Amino acid sequence: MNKVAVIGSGNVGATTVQRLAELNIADVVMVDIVEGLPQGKALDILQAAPLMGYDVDVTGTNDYADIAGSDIVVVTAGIARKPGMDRSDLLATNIKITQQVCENIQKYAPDSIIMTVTNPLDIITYAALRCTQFDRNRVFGMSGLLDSSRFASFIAKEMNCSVRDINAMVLGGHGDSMVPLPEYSTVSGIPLSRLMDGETINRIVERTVNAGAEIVGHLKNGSAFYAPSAAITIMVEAILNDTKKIVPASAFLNGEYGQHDICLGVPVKLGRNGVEEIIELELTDEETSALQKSAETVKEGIATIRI
Ligand SMILES: NC(=O)c1ccc[n+]([C@@H]2O[C@H](COP(=O)([O-])OP(=O)(O)OC[C@H]3O[C@@H](n4cnc5c(N)ncnc54)[C@H](O)[C@@H]3O)[C@@H](O)[C@H]2O)c1
Ligand SMILES: O=C(O)C[C@H](O)C(=O)O
Repeated sequence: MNKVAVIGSGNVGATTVQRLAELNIADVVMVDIVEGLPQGKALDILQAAPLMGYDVDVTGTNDYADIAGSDIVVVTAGIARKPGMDRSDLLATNIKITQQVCENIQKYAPDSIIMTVTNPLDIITYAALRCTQFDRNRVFGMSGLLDSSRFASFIAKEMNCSVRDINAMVLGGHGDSMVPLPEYSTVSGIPLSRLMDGETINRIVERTVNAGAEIVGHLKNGSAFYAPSAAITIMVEAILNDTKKIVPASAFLNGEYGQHDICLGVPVKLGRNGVEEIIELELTDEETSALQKSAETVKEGIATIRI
């Protein structure tokens, strides 16, 4: 049986565990530093198994030794932002947590694939890579798939059409500088630019960039977790089932897109070995300069961390 460890049993972590259990593809262990929290939530999810029809094992623990043998470790441990905060405001706290988490992954699950979720996503992914010294195919971050799903959901609302017909693509850092790509976003294969005017596209792009903050503004005391956990689950499934699915994710770049020594959102092919390929898209000058700007913002953050 496959095994997935989810670090952090807060909103994103616990919802991810529920979604993974319902997918019935791996035993899941949930880890948190708060005593009783992962144990209680895991038991609750396990007791839904007879109703929902899954028969994987779901456990909760405060002991990192229990992640041993995990194929994938999903890292959601860390604080979430509140209204008025940027994701980058979380860096000082979350970098320390990430370091502790990564030391434990290195110790107990040295052969695993790490999917980071904790914000600020691209800097945390870079830190996880440096801290574990794993090969770059085994450490990447979830963000672009979430941002693309948001973009797709807004396109569907605007067009009054099925979300199933939409393929949307968002690259760059998971922050205000993210780069939604209308030219690579289609409805039944038709580029967005043939279906709506520039003003409408700009409005949807703007809403996509601010989608995380829009939810934080409503919730007041935390950030999104239903769509994030859905994106994590799709990516875990792609790896465990070796589907070679192409999704945007934060990957370490070694010359791709003209970028070096950075984790940034780009299209990747996911399979049993993690990031099996980075897909280089042909971009317009405008898109290239937006991606460059986004990379500079991420690099500024990376320059402030000590790992
Ligand atoms: N990448 C994305 O697209 C994306 C999407 C949503 C949320 N996030 C980020 O994910 C993180 C978690 O969000 P959330 O809503 O689940 O927060 P949350 O506060 O609900 O849960 C975080 C959990 O992490 C735990 N934790 C803290 N330190 C730990 C450690 N050393 N080991 C294990 N567990 C530890 C906390 O006890 C808490 O239960 C935040 O940083 C948030 O910004 C990222
Ligand atoms: O917005 C946040 O802080 C959480 C997450 O990055 C999101 O996009 O929902």
